[in-house]
Parts: sequence; structure tokens; C-alpha cells
Amino acid sequence: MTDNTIIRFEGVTKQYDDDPAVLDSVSFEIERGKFYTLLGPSGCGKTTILRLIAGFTEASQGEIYFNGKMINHVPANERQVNTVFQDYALFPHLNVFENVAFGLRIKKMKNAQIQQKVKEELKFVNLEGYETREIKEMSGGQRQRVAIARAIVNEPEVILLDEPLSALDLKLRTEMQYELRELQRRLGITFIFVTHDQEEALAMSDEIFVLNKGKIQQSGTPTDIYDEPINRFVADFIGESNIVPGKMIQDFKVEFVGKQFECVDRGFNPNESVEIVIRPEDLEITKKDQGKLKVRVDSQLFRGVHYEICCYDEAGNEWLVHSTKKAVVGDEIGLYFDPEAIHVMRFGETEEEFDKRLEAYNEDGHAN
Ligand SMILES: Nc1ncnc2c1ncn2[C@@H]1O[C@H](COP(=O)(O)OP(=O)(O)OP(=O)(O)O)[C@@H](O)[C@H]1O
Repeated sequence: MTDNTIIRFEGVTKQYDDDPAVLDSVSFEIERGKFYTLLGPSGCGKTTILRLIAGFTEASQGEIYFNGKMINHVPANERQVNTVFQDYALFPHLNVFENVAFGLRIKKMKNAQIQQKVKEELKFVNLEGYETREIKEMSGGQRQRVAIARAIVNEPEVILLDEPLSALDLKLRTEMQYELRELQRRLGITFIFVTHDQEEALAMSDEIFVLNKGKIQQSGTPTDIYDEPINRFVADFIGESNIVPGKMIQDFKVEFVGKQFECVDRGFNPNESVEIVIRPEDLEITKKDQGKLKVRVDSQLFRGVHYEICCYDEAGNEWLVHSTKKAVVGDEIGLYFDPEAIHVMRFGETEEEFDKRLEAYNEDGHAN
């Protein structure tokens, strides 16, 4: 734990009745002032983590700390957190000003002070002049900003955001991603953001926790997680991946599709079975005899920036390639990749073991 830790989960389990645990002994730390994202498929437990932090539900086991103090039994209204919900949960019968002022009125703040604070926050989220507007007269993006103003007016130490952008269309969603990130930087407070959209998570976060089935699969910066996924689930969930079975012959030598390749990984047992990941953008198309692998082009789609080319090797593995070069469906072509493009994953490795192996590897001067 560092001095900068604001929230800490220690072996937190959440279980309803006799059902399987929704969260299964989850431990993590959240540092002050950073943008965190909880990322994972529907039902993996993201919202449950937010609800536990906010105090809307209690842990079945384990401890939750806020600023070093155990808060398992502290009621929601005494916690220094505010939540922005997916549907914003604005009050439709109150105008913009009163929606933002709501929390301050409950705290019985003086009217003059409320006027000043609400005005300030509305300016902060670019809604100056909208004070008397009805909520139904506001667009999706504007409602979003009202919800954020309502959360920050209480000066919480942490803001929890539960899929706040999911109701917006793609263009507005992208705009709001920039806006939210910028807002977090200006405010300097901790944001914990929930999404099942991996691109959104990669674009916005300082740190990502990837969840599946009630467990944190991997935590790290967007580049850590993209470049060094810990297992098949993470590799598949974060971006598109080619994943094939392989064998680690010895340090820096791996075998897959019946061939041996130079790689940059080490620390495995000789001939250990592994899984290999190569990202589609790390594969280059060559003439059929000039690549490291021979494949047949099965289909091709133009995606604007690149072609998405689907190929199969002789063993029947699918290879997805992102290339600015066009291929011909039915042709045999070669695929070239650098040793650094090969990422080797160990079966059943825990995050701790994975981090240790990576650390040892980086200390040896093989940092990438
Ligand atoms: N009150 C409850 N009683 C029983 N089961 C619940 C309750 N609340 C949530 N669950 C279950 O807990 C699991 C995790 O739910 P949670 O809302 O945390 O998932 P999520 O990752 O946020 O999913 P989504 O992206 O769909 O919102 C789900 O299987 C859900 O059905």
C-alpha cells in the first residue's frame, strides 16, 4: 500500500443466497487522482464493485478500506463518493440548477453559497446559462454533464461512473470520452469508470482492471494490458488477437504451426505448452515464400484505414491481418512478423506470478 492509496479491497467476496459468488475474493488498490476503468463482459461484477464502494451493498466477506479506514459498515451517505449512473438518474421535475443543487440543499447549505457553487460547477461542465432548462429539454450529452456537475458539486474524493456513455451515439460518445478525461485531469480527483467497451477503456484510463466471472484477470496501464495480456481471455477481450497453441522450446525459442521461431520471451520450462498471441497489426503480408508462415486468404474487408484479411494456415488456424496492402481472396501469401510481435502466454498463471516473470525479464535488460 502506498501513501497515495485511497481505496483498498482485501479479499472481498459478494454472494447472493446460495448462488455462485458474484465477486470472488477480489483484492486491489486505487490511488488518489487517477482515472481507473473496470472493464469486462456483462455480469462479471463491475457494478457490484461500484456498489460496494458507494455503500449500496455490503460485502459477504473481506474488507474495504477508504483512506486507510475500514468502511464495510459505513452508510452510503457518510462516504466521500458520488455516483454517476448509466441513466444519469436526474430528477425530471427539477430544472438543471435544482438537479445540481439537490445534494447541497440536503446538506442545508446557505442559499447564497448554493447559488455560487452550482454556477461554478455548471460553468466547469460547459453548461453556463442552462440553469432554468428542464431536463427533458436537454440532449443526451448535456444530461450527462448535468449528472457530472451534480456529482462534483459535493466535492467527493472519488466519483464512480457506471457506463455513463452507453446511451450516447458513437460521435457524441467519443466527444464525451475526451471531455470526461479532461474533466478528471482538471478536477484531479479519482474517477472509477465502468464499461464493457475495450476501446473506451484503452482510450481513457490511467489504469484498467479487466474482470471476468467475479475475478480480476489483470490490472495495469492500457499499454501493459494491450502489449502483455496475461491470458487468452484478456488477449481476446482487449483488441483483436490471433491466438494459437504453441510450445516454448527454450528461452527465446518458441514453436507453433510446426515451426520454430525466435522470440523475446524466457523463464518457461523446456518444452512447456503455451499459447501464442500475435496482434493483427503486427503481421505483414509478403509473397508466399518470403514470410515466416504460409497462409491462404479466405476473406477480406476494407475497414477505411486498413484491410482486414482473414487467412488460414495449413494446420487450420485462423490468422487475422490488418494491412494497408490489399490481398486476393484464394491466393497463398506469406506472413512476416518480428520476434517482438510474438507474445507467449503461460496457462493458468496468476497475476502475481506473471508480474514476477515480467519483472525478472525486464531487469535482464529486455524491456520493450
Ligand atoms: N440483488 C442481486 N441479487 C442476485 N444477484 C445479483 C444481484 N445484483 C447483481 N446480481 C448478479 O451479480 C452478477 C454481477 O452483476 P453486476 O451488475 O455487478 O455485473 P456487471 O459486470 O456490472 O454487468 P453489466 O455490464 O451487465 O452491468 C450478475 O450475474 C447479476 O445477475
